[in-house]
Amino acid sequence: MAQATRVFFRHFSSSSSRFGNIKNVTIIGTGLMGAGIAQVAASTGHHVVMVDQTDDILSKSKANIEKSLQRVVKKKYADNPKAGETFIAEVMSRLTTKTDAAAAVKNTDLVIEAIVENLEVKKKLFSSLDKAAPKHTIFTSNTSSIPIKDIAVATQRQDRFGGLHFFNPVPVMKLLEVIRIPATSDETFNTLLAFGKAMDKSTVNCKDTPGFIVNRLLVPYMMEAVRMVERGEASPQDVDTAMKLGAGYPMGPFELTDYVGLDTCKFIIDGWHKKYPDNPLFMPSPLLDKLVSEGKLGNKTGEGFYKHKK
Ligand SMILES: CCCCCCCCCCCCC[C@H](O)CC(=O)SCCNC(=O)CCNC(=O)[C@H](O)C(C)(C)COP(=O)(O)OP(=O)(O)OC[C@H]1O[C@@H](n2cnc3c(N)ncnc32)[C@H](O)[C@@H]1OP(=O)(O)O
Ligand SMILES: NC(=O)c1ccc[n+]([C@@H]2O[C@H](COP(=O)([O-])OP(=O)(O)OC[C@H]3O[C@@H](n4cnc5c(N)ncnc54)[C@H](O)[C@@H]3O)[C@@H](O)[C@H]2O)c1
Repeated sequence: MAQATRVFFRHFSSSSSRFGNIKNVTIIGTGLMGAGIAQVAASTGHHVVMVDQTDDILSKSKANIEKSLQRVVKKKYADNPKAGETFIAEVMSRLTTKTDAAAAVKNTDLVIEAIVENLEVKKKLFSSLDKAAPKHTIFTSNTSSIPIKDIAVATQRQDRFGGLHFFNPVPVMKLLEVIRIPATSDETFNTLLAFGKAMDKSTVNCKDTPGFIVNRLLVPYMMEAVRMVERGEASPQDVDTAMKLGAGYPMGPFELTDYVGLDTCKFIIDGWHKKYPDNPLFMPSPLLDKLVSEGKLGNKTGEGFYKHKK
């Protein structure tokens, strides 16, 4: 067989995901991020299985996706509402739900994990998925702050492991950080970059360094904002106004913390403080801790630094 024919044959006779052609995606954890990722994956033609702990959570996540799609369609199909309705129906038909994660990954090319920001919980999940998923399946985490390699050690497929860090709200934010660990194969990394493009995101290549690119810069900025308030130097409202009107940010740091979720922010900062106890940038915030202990987790609970309509 001539060399060119051999290359062609190898390329097109392989299983679907081997050369960047991700078709079936399983998203585990369908809260704020998982639902957004599922929406965009299904909108870009992927078949998506959404996994969460209960059917009730999954129903709410699907309802949130439908609401978000209405917002997308309102603008995209302003001149043709009928086509917009068809688009929503098609996207929703590509979404299925399951509560059994091991069963959900049986026929998947890519797993994207978006569960709670806790290393032990993530490792336990991936360890069980590793036994259930086909050999070719690539595993990824959407973690904000946990080293990808610390999660990947729970599996026997570190060459098929990476990070896909999406931004909130996923349907609007254009960036996707694609993270590789030393063990990630070139083939896996290239497949993840191609998947990012297929999701219509702009990708940046990241090493497995704390906070990757965005959060390495964002977290110290946000922590200094809360310390200014704790020192009595400014109110949250004035800090937010200042950063929006003076620095051109779409949200101030306190609005953004409410939007991200105070529990997630606390997981991030506590994790980094534990790992780097001498770094003053990552010292816990008494004000953040107090609000979380009162159940004030931001937009999702109706109150955080601000009160919100639920
Ligand atoms: C201070 C305390 C410190 C505590 C400790 C901190 C620890 C560290 C925390 C770090 C957290 C990291 C988390 C994570 O890992 C990384 C992130 O994701 S960081 C978050 C990144 N996101 C942002 O920065 C968002 C900034 N905000 C915005 O861009 C905008 O405000 C907005 C959210 C897009 C909303 O825009 P607005 O103009 O305000 O409002 P609109 O309602 O008009 O929306 C504009 C436009 O967007 C469409 N849209 C909005 N949301 C959705 C959605 N969910 N689905 C679909 N479409 C949506 C909307 O329809 C509008 O569209 P248009 O009409 O313009 O076509
Ligand atoms: N909130 C953000 O702005 C943001 C942005 C980027 C990345 N992240 C990261 O994404 C991940 C999820 O964050 P989120 O804000 O979507 O959280 P969230 O609390 O909104 O959602 C988490 C979901 O995971 C589910 N879950 C928890 N354990 C599970 C398990 N073992 N199996 C199946 N489902 C499980 C929960 O029921 C919940 O629905 C975290 O790692 C976080 O750091 C968050």
